[in-house]
Amino acid sequence: MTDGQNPFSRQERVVVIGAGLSGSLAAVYLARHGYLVDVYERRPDPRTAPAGLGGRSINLGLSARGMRALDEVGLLADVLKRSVPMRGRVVHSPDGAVRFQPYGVREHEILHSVLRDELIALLVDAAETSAGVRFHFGWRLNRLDRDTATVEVLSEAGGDPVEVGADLVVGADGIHSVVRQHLQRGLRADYSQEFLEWGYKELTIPVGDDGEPRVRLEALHVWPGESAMMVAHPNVDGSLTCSLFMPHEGPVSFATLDTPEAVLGFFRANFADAEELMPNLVEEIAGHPVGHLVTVRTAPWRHGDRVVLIGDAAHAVVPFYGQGMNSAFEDCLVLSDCLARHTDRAAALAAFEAARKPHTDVLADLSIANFVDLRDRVHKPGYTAHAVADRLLSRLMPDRWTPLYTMVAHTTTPYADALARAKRQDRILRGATAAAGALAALGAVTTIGAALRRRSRGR
Ligand SMILES: Cc1cc2nc3c(=O)[nH]c(=O)nc-3n(C[C@H](O)[C@H](O)[C@H](O)COP(=O)(O)OP(=O)(O)OC[C@H]3O[C@@H](n4cnc5c(N)ncnc54)[C@H](O)[C@@H]3O)c2cc1C
Ligand SMILES: NC(=O)C1=CN([C@@H]2O[C@H](COP(=O)(O)OP(=O)(O)OC[C@H]3O[C@@H](n4cnc5c(N)ncnc54)[C@H](OP(=O)(O)O)[C@@H]3O)[C@@H](O)[C@H]2O)C=CC1
Ligand SMILES: Nc1ccccc1C(=O)C[C@H](N)C(=O)O
Repeated sequence: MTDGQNPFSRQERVVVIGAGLSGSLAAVYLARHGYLVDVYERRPDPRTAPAGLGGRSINLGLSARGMRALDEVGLLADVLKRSVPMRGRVVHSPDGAVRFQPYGVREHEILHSVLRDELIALLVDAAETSAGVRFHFGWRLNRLDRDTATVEVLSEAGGDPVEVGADLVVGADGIHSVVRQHLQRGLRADYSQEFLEWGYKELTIPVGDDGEPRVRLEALHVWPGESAMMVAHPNVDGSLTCSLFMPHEGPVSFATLDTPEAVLGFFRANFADAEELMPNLVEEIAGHPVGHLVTVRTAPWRHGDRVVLIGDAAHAVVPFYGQGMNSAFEDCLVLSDCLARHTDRAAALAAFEAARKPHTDVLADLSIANFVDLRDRVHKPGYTAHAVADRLLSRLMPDRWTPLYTMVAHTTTPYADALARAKRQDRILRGATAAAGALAALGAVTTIGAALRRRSRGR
């Protein structure tokens, strides 16, 4: 954006809480609006801290929405250089069959696997080289005065709290957002937090002894299953990071994987071909934490012209559609557009929430639905037949037919609009299937009738 277009060249100050995925990218966007930006992050600097801090959600699938938001600020090419393309899913069925399901019908309709820490480091670097952006690592938000946009931050190294005044506070502090708590305290705010009964643990498929990947690299591997499922994202070094999903408690659960025999027995029974790919399985199951899977729906996301929430702080979704980060990046782009369109910042923040919330609520539902699909359906004939019909129609009528997965992952069609269109398409497909069935039945009745007539004539 040029200074001529910039409605905020008054050097107003923004405090961003959280230098995760959304906070770091938001800093890049806000600097372009001429704001002075201070980002407070409770964790150490990702560029110097050991990789994988926190031990969870190591790599992520980047798709169209995230790519567009990165491209807008010139960062996409750098990110793609550090990613592995995922052209489809490789489904490892319980019966031993391994099948490839492409993610789209066009060359660009793919996902890109990228390491979370590397991506954040790249974004922090990019933000820091923007004029007016400073990062403060090892500082956590303690309190927020939402009316004055004053924050109180505490150093993780100890010492007294420090007060920092701003014109705007952006809450990019993730699923357990402290900004959100202070923003909504005492208001008639809506808040719901839904935990899945399943959790997840991250495991690895290391590079083979010959230095080559142990499985096809350019894909997301999925081991479906009703009592447990696993996915694996590829890494640039040829290894893959697996997320094992299963119930926290119960007869088949993380609670029962408590001896090496139990772990190996469980893998042999559920993911027969995975055991040999995972030489560190037993140690990793014992040593890695179990993460929770949560959906957060909430409102409001903003307070006057002073505070706004973005990313998981505003709308956390379970990871099964691979859209949490992508929608968080899309937030940065839409917020930036709203700030450019409205000189009154309160109106800009209201427009941002109105533009996003109906769609991220739908994303929450879509993400749970994709959990059920990946767990129970992707390896079954009904699902594959529907996917093949969907792709075929999309090839035949590219302007009039777009599969739901394509709209969600490979376009920036707002999530609720994508779902509404997919429902219309599904009605047509079901109608056509019923008509084809009726025609086939009519044909069968005619054939049977003719046969019966021939038989009664003694032929
Ligand atoms: C297993 C798994 C797989 C996933 N896969 C995908 C995927 O393939 N594609 C996809 O798009 N999304 C995926 N996601 C979702 C994605 O990780 C999140 O949506 C994304 O991290 C949200 O970004 P954020 O910036 O809003 O929050 P975060 O990335 O969580 O960042 C929040 C930051 O705020 C900091 N913070 C928190 N509290 C404070 C405080 N009080 N003071 C200062 N700093 C604070 C935190 O330390 C953190 O750095 C996945 C998630 C999981 C769990
Ligand atoms: N939607 C989903 O299902 C999930 C999404 N994610 C996303 O990925 C991001 C990164 O994941 P990860 O690094 O594992 O971070 P997490 O958010 O899972 O955990 C990091 C820290 O959050 C704090 N925390 C955990 N549970 C609670 C709670 N119930 N209430 C308050 N604070 C809590 C703890 O901090 P302390 O040590 O200070 O207590 C913990 O160390 C998350 O922030 C989230 O945005 C992650 C997991 C699931
Ligand atoms: N990121 C994830 C994390 C965990 C489980 C699935 C994913 C996916 O992205 C699945 C992908 N969208 C798929 O439909 O094949």
